[in-house]
Formats: sequence, C-alpha cells, structure tokens
Amino acid sequence: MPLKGIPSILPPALLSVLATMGHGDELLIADANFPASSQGRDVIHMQGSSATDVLAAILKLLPLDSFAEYQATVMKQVTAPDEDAPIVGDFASLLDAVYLADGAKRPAAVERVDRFAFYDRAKTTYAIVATGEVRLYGNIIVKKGVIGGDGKVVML
Ligand SMILES: C[C@@H]1O[C@@H](O)[C@@H](O)[C@H](O)[C@@H]1O
Repeated sequence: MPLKGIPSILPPALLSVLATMGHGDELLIADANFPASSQGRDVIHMQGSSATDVLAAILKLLPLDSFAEYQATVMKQVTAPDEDAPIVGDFASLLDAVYLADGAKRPAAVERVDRFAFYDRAKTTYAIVATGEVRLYGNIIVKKGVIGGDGKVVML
C-alpha cells in the first residue's frame, strides 16, 4: 500500500533491504538480461519497471557513499569497452542530481568494470533488483553511505 514520501513503485521487500543495508553495502539494479538469480544473492523482482525508474526511486531513500572512491559501478560494453553504453549517461544524471543536492562538492564517481568482473562484484552485493530494463548494459551497483544525527547525508 502507498506510503507518504515513499515512491510507490518500490515493493515492501526492497524497502526492507534498503533499511537493513549498512555503510558500504552495495545494491545491484540489474537489467532484464542480467543473470540475477544465479549470483547467489537475494533477488527482488521488478520486471514492470525500467532500471532508471528503479534507480531514481531508490535514490530518493538511499544515501550514496562519500567515503568511497566510487559511488557506483557499471558494466563495460563487451564490444566497445572504452565507450559507455547509452544508458550510463542516464544513470550518471540521476546519481549527480541527488549527490550534488545532498551537498557533494563533485559529481558522483562511476567505476567501469568488465562484464565478468561485474558478475564477481554482483556476488558480493547485499541484494539484486531484477528490473525489466531492455536497454543493454542497464546494470548499476550503488554503494550506501551514511546519514548523520542531523538527518543529512554525510559528505566528506
Ligand atoms: C553482455 C551483457 O550481458 C549481461 O550481463 C546483460 O545484463 C547486459 O545487458 C549485456 O547484455
């Protein structure tokens, strides 16, 4: 059922995951082709939503980690490893908007890793959200930060 201030696309199981994650824990938002169920992590299914809509909703609740070198990680394209997939620009815009609004002095830093290194990272995430994203390489790992006693995201 809807809640005040909580994006209505987020299912209860995902709200529980976001709330139980701690500083430095990572959440993977995966596209429709990603092998989500074979990574050994809990999977929350959101086939009705795009990865960008899920990321935008999650970023209304989840602080990004300013203590880390990278706030997020994406997958390099197999056939063009030096060129971002088109969806990466959309991910970056969403990250930057919230990170700067939360007081960051610079845009969010996004790490790029090869496909199989990304699968290895997936195996250490807290949980995976399997979306219905049809754009290839629509996968992003976000790292949870810290909220201070004043209720604000802690920015180093
Ligand atoms: C080659 C890549 O393989 C999977 O991991 C998919 O999630 C990506 O979209 C891409 O197709």
